[in-house]
Amino acid sequence: MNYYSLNRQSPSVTFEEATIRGQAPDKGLYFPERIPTLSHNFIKNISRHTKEEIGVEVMKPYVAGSLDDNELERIVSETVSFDFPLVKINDNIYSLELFHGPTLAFKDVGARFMSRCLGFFNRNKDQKTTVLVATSGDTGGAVANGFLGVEGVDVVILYPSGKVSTVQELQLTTCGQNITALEINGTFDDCQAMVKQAFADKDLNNTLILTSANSINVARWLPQQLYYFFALQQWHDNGLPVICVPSGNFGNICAGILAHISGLPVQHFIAACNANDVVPQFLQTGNYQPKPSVATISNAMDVGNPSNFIRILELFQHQLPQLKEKVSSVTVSDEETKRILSDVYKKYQYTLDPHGAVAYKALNEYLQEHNDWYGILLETAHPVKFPDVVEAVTGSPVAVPESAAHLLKLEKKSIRMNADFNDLKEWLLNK
Ligand SMILES: Cc1ncc(COP(=O)(O)O)c(C=O)c1O
Ligand SMILES: N[C@@H](CCOP(=O)(O)O)C(=O)O
Repeated sequence: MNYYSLNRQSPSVTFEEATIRGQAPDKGLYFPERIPTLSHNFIKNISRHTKEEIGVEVMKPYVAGSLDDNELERIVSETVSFDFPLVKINDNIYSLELFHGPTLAFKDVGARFMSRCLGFFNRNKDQKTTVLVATSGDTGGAVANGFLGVEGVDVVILYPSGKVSTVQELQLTTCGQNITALEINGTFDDCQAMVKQAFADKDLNNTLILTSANSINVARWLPQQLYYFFALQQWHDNGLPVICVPSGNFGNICAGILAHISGLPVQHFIAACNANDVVPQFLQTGNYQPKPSVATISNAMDVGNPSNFIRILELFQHQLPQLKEKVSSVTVSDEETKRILSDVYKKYQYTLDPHGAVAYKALNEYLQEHNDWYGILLETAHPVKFPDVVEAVTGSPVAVPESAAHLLKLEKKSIRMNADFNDLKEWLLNK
């Protein structure tokens, strides 16, 4: 499979090259030149397949020419080696729990897949690759964990100071070895802009091999399709599901839509946003207006200029009516998020995290207008990552999983930096 740049000013590349580059030289995002179709039989019999078989079947066309079957099988089985349960919350809403991986967030799937691909592609290279990543909370921890100790790769994580939770910060600042955390005096958008500028900088690219582990990188983005198929495996007799995805950078929902175009049966997608409402506004007005992000209690979605929305437009060939038929998007305030967290806990004894609560609110409202439909929300992070909000709202302590308990004893190590690209450049050139 080859990948073209959405800016259409750079040549098409293989999966391997797209993974190594992260972003095309013309600053466009890479996009698959063809969307594979899964067979009707495969979809119909999906519950008879293992997660590993599904992973290989879905990913095989995307990596063709870059990974052989054995390598892909190894990478997929290491990527999906934890549970993805679909849990019933009430009569018509189910939660696809994506927080059973090592860093308790959905990012583990993409980060583990990409780290193993890059490790494989780098196996005979003399020069190290530097992976740059911007995080508003969860990507950083997942990438740190996924890439820890990977030969030939240094990881540099930029995160907004004071705007991530304690567990998120410890996950990305305590690994050591080949992982460095830069604590930026600014927002997630500043971090993302600095990283994107680095990919376009000649001096840096003449000196270092740079790539991204954000969802702009196809090896991080594409495997995020897999858990949509794992949801289908566990979905019985309720008609086509409405799928609601808490959205910030829009990589997750974009992967779901890609899966749908390949054959995953879905009634409708909802992109649930917090106060950062660029996409809900766009779907209402047709005017795409990125704006500075605002801080909310669902911090990992505090994104003012979502990188992947351009890929969603491409999937619908930039046809707004078709897009609006399949995808809607709503904004949910912090007050509503807290109210839903509390209501769901009291009524159904289910503890949502703030991102899942944003999705619950959007899905519940949508289903009230379509009352014979059923829905799945993607529970994208474990509530223990946001104890301040969750415990204050529910009045109950969140049980701490072992992977978070040990973190709380570790000491954060970060390098403070202003949100200035020149500071980042100088640091990278001298590191
Ligand atoms: C917990 C959580 N929910 C939702 C999102 C938003 O996902 P995306 O950026 O793919 O839209 C993120 C961050 O990516 C996250 O960490
Ligand atoms: N919400 C993300 C922001 C970056 O998203 P990505 O999927 O593009 O890496 C985070 O948790 O860091």
